[in-house]
Amino acid sequence: MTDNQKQEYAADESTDDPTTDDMAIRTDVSESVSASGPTTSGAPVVRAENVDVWYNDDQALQDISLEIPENQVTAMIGPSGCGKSTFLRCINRMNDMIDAARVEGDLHLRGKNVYDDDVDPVALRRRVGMVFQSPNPFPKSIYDNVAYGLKIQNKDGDYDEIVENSLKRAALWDEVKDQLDTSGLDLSGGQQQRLCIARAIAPDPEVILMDEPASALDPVATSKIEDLISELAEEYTVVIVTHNMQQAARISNKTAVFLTGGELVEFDDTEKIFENPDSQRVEDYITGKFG
Ligand SMILES: Nc1ncnc2c1ncn2[C@@H]1O[C@H](COP(=O)(O)OP(=O)(O)OP(=O)(O)O)[C@@H](O)[C@H]1O
Repeated sequence: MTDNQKQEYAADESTDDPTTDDMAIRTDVSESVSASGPTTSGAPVVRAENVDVWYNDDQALQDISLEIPENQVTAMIGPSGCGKSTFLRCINRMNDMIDAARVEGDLHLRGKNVYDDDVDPVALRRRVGMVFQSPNPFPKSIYDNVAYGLKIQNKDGDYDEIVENSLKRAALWDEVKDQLDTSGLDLSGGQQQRLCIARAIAPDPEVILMDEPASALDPVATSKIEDLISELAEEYTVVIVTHNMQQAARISNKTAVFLTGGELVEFDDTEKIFENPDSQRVEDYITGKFG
């Protein structure tokens, strides 16, 4: 199993025994969703307030505050090592799995701080799905890859229908509908990544995090993933880390520019960032003067 597959398995492994009383006092973030009422499109779904992250004594993110709007694509760009992936992993608490990592500050999902003691990270990750850089299907059939999250959650429902709908939403159904029993590993790289997207959306998350989802793909497969991301934003809030500035400009509504040292230098509408940024450092970065 690759590191990515292990990460995905580990992220889903429940730390709770649902039969214990302890479960009763744990808060599924979804409960706070309904408690906070419906949100309108464009309202912030994720709100970071003064987030700092350290790996041992090295600070990777400094005082990050930003609001990620609903049903839009928000891109995180910046040079290598500036903390983009670290920030993404704050949102679904994947940094919890890195021993050296320490997160301070508040990270709200629809008004609930995901770092509160009563939040179960496994429940959180059902609300906040993730797609990694390299496609990482499990060594299972296409069907079982998509149904995986439903099965481990013992979710009720018509699995056949959910698998079909998820594959349709991931723009893969037509290519695989006659081979659902074959291994996900037999698909092309681009198909594998769309399978991973189908797996991420099957449990019906609210937010989908994507860490350079097209960087391992050829231009045709990349273009399909980009079209898909724009479509997904009609139903989900998408946050994408990308090294590719043209990609950020093409598909995102909002762009956050991180620079070396883990500083969020500018966060604004994508058009503004690329056409008329406030900061000279951002201008220099997007015009290729460094990075
Ligand atoms: N597991 C880890 N342990 C220790 N340090 C880490 C770990 N992960 C990241 N870092 C450090 O934190 C900083 C930010 O890394 P991160 O991967 O978040 O940046 P990034 O902007 O996503 O980089 P890239 O674009 O190269 O993927 C870097 O200095 C990196 O070396």
